[in-house]
Amino acid sequence: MTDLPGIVVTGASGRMGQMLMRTVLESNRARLIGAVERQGHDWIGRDVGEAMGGGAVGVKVSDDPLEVFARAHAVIDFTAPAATVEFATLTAQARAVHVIGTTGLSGADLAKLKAAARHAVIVRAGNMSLGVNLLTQLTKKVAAALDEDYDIEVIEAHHNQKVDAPSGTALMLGQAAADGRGVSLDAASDRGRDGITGKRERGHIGFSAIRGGDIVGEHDVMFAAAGERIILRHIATDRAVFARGALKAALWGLGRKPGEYDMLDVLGLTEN
Ligand SMILES: NC(=O)C1=CN([C@@H]2O[C@H](COP(=O)(O)OP(=O)(O)OC[C@H]3O[C@@H](n4cnc5c(N)ncnc54)[C@H](OP(=O)(O)O)[C@@H]3O)[C@@H](O)[C@H]2O)C=CC1
Ligand SMILES: O=C(O)C1=N[C@H](C(=O)O)C[C@H](O)C1
Repeated sequence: MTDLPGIVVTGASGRMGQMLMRTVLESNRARLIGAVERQGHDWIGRDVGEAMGGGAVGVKVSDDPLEVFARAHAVIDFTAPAATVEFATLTAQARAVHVIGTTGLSGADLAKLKAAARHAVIVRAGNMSLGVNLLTQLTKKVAAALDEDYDIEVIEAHHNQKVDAPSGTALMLGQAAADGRGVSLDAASDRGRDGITGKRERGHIGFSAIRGGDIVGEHDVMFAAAGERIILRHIATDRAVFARGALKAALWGLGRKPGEYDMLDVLGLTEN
């Protein structure tokens, strides 16, 4: 058991942090060796199993990421942009694999991750589920097959605690549609319509976000033309799909060359 890869989970008390720790604890392919929360959090120093309301598992929550990362093979990080950028530097110093699920990262944040990936393996995706990653490939194919008579709209729905929009998944799907069409997403994207917006521009890729209740994550890519609509849809009903993907990514990353990877690499869905 002790020679299994050691995994650290950051943002331990979060919705995904708890799901990730349970997934690692239940796995026979990895072991949980650490959990990180920010300084002053009331979980610091507590056993993670007890903090989650169960029995002790022998892993205490720490507020010292550098010390914990130094003992890890991989760090799984679903937190917030500022934390993820800081953890990328520390993970690279520790030469551990950094699996990043955090969304809402800015261009400047992404540049810092790129710098960290010169020394470490980073696997990052706005959605770690098999289903969504497959959907990006389908979206790209459908977008490539249709012309601009088909208006592309990405519609996402999430729980009322989500802080970023559009979701990371919506942006992945929008990027896939733009790639399929051979256009720049930055130039084509249409976000946040409100008021007298004018008519929809031909060729634009629109984004809409719904927030409510406990919705785990739902994404539609709509191709709307005169007389018909095609809708590609993914519905996540359990955060376990993201956690399973993240653990798979952590194990896949072990022994890889430093660089930035995504779930298409992990799942073998990249095109030749
Ligand atoms: N890629 C994927 O497949 C998925 C990605 N996500 C993304 O994962 C992220 C987390 O989601 P979720 O678990 O729902 O969010 P939560 O708010 O439930 O959890 C976030 C955790 O990160 C911690 N955190 C936030 N900022 C910092 C900081 N600066 N330093 C240290 N810790 C920090 C929070 O601590 P505190 O409470 O003290 O702020 C909390 O424990 C989001 O970006 C979300 O979009 C979610 C699901 C799937
Ligand atoms: O915040 C969430 O909950 C989710 N975030 C990711 C995103 O931004 O797409 C993935 C999933 O949809 C859940």
